[in-house]
Amino acid sequence: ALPCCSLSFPCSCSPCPSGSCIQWSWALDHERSTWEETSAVHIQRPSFLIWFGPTPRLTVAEPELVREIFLTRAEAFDRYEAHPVVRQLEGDGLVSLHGDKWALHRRVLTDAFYPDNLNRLVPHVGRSVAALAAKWNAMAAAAGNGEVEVDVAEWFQAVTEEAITRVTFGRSYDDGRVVFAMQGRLMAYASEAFRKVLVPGYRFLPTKKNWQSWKLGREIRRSLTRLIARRSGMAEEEEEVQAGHSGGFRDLLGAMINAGERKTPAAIPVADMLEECKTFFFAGKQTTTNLLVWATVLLAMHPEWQERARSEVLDICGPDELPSKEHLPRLKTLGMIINETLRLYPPAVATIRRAKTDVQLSDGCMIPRDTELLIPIMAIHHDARFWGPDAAQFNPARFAGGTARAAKHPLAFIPFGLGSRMCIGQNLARLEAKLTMAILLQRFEMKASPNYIHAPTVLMLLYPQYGAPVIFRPRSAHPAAS
Ligand code: HEM
Repeated sequence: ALPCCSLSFPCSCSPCPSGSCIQWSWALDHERSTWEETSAVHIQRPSFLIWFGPTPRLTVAEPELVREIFLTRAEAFDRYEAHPVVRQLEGDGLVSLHGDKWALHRRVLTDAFYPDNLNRLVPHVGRSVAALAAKWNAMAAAAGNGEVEVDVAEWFQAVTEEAITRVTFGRSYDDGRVVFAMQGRLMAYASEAFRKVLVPGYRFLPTKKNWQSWKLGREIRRSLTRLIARRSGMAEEEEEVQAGHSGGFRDLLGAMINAGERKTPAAIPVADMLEECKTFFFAGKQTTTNLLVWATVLLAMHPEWQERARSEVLDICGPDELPSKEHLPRLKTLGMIINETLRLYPPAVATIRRAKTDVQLSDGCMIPRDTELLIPIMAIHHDARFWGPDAAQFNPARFAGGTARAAKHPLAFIPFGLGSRMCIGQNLARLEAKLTMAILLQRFEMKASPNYIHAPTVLMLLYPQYGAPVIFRPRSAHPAAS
């Protein structure tokens, strides 16, 4: 028998003592929420059905049990098997791999995510944010009132796509860009199929959209195969010269190509490299876009924190210099704001594990083999037992002493998961977020738009359902504004 509440969904108690079930079921009943109801999330029907399918699924909302599952009993649990439509979207890469194959890929790919390597991306990401800022500046100058309203949910896509393309393809950036542009179109088709998941077999029907997506899939495969063949065929010296051109950045494709001994068959076959590229595009682009979106919306809504963050940025980076890799670790207030954004609006609202065997948890609860455990990241992040009575409020100051001391339990903050399967891209996401926000704060004042409707929605990730319009006014002190 499974105990109620911390380990069951839906909870049969009313009201739910852990609060997590209330949150999730509440979300199903309401169309919109007000700004104050920050914990409200709308779960759309298809994702609801996928998540609560025939497999027994329990919700674990207790950090102590989460610690046990992620850290001390990690070997007894595995990442769950995603729905085939989700798999098609996310690729058959690191996120969905298991066992030895996962371990090999994780080992090979981890190197690219060390801070010393990622720091080489700072000038590239900085330039793409500055280009975006220049466009908004021009739009504001053209408008009569000197300000511009943009939907940041759309505009930030360019910044995150550029970053993930550089991380994946490095020196083959231009070819990679073409491949990822096709991947973006393919994902748009696939997410449409995801919405229609209720129609069984829909994705196999020869509809116009399906034909187009099959054709795109073939083109992506062809282009990537050509690109990999070209890179694999490069002499070692030639590779080094090329690496020098890209500032010595170690990219994911290069790491996979060089995983085996040179001149012997690669340890990672081409088909698997293709799947990894797909996975990184999926896992790295929209998650980070959503983080940028929520951080901007929150700063627009909280002018006092915006001002504090801006004065820190101006002190450390100056008014017009692009922030450097040395500046970023010193932007403490911005770091706190990013953590508080990840707490209130974690782009990945939950993660799932599947029990490989029957497992007895330390609180006496027996988890039968094949049970799926849903870790409701968002619900834990909003639980007043760990975060206090202001759990639903935006208060970056709670992170002043670091992430482990922000809540009453050190593991109540898990936006990137935990343990061996923790997000591999978290350093990259944090770097992009800090850099982007710092550049925007240098150049603009941000205001909430009257057109913004606060309606966080889950469609795999946590989105603003009606977009995220924000008003940007170029700062008169900034040279670009004149
Ligand atoms: C704000 C941005 C991001 C958030 C909130 C996020 C969140 C997560 C979460 C919750 C997990 C599951 C962890 C677990 O189950 O323990 C995960 C896994 C993963 N993430 Fe991220 N992620 C972000 C950005 C990125 C980026 C930029 C990349 C790639 C460049 C990336 C690649 C991955 C991969 C490959 C995995 C699977 C790791 C494995 O199973 O070994 N993520 N992420």
